[in-house]
Amino acid sequence: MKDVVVIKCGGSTIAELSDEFYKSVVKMQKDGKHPIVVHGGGPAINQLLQKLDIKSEFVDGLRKTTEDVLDTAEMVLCGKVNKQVVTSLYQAGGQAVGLSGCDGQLIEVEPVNEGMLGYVGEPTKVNTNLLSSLMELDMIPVIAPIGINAEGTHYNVNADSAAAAIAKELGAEQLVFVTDVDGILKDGKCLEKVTIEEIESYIADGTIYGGMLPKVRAALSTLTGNIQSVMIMNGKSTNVGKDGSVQGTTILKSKMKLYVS
Ligand SMILES: Nc1ncnc2c1ncn2[C@@H]1O[C@H](COP(=O)(O)OP(=O)(O)O)[C@@H](O)[C@H]1O
Ligand SMILES: CC(=O)N[C@@H](CCC(=O)OP(=O)(O)O)C(=O)O
Repeated sequence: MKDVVVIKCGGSTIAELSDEFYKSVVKMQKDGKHPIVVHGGGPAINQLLQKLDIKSEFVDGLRKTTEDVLDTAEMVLCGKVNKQVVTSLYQAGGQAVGLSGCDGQLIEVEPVNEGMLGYVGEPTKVNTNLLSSLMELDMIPVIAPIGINAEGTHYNVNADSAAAAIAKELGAEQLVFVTDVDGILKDGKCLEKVTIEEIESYIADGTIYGGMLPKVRAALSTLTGNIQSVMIMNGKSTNVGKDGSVQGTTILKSKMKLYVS
């Protein structure tokens, strides 16, 4: 779908996103784009897990999810963070509707590796009709990354992969990851543009690790469709999208695109 911009707001930065940030999302819609916000909430989940004395650990940026961890993640993501984002967009002058991937089978999933990660799901199908209908009503969909399988079991989904699946299935124009760093850093400097090939070498040599791994893997998985480039930017920027003032890392399909885009 033309003009769709999927904006993934990382849990690392969500509490610090400014009014200007939300206003820029609403402005984007008033300028004729269709923004969709997918949010994370890793640090908020950690806080509640700690309070409840429930242990959890990450493997390659994915949280091992037992039943207790799933319940906690779902409470935080769907009950708290999702409604905060909806309210912030409303206060910025927009109309937003909060959903999880379980509502209307928005994000159908299959387990990534049940033995190793428990209830962690990978999106297999997205209810694009539901999103299109909301966007036709000028609503901004705000999506929490909890998925559902054919039997109705809920799964914890990494928010980066949820955003990528939505962007890919809708044929979005742009996918933007908003996080707590300026972009992909190498030797302390933010890389302005990187190609798929370069990313693979940065994963192999350890330049890219931890929470950046699901982000770049999600980015790479989308670069097969409509999307020509994916952006990673800092939540401290007050603008999202292709605006020239936005700083960050742009991930491009290949070196060729450096010269034609
Ligand atoms: N090469 C890299 N450049 C920038 N950040 C990186 C890199 N490799 C790993 N990271 C880590 O990835 C983090 C962002 O991922 P994450 O904490 O999951 O954020 P979010 O909640 O926004 O998804 C950064 O804060 C940083 O610690
Ligand atoms: C499976 C998995 O790792 N799920 C994530 C979901 C939230 C998320 O992705 O939040 P961030 O944007 O802050 O990373 C988690 O439990 O933390």
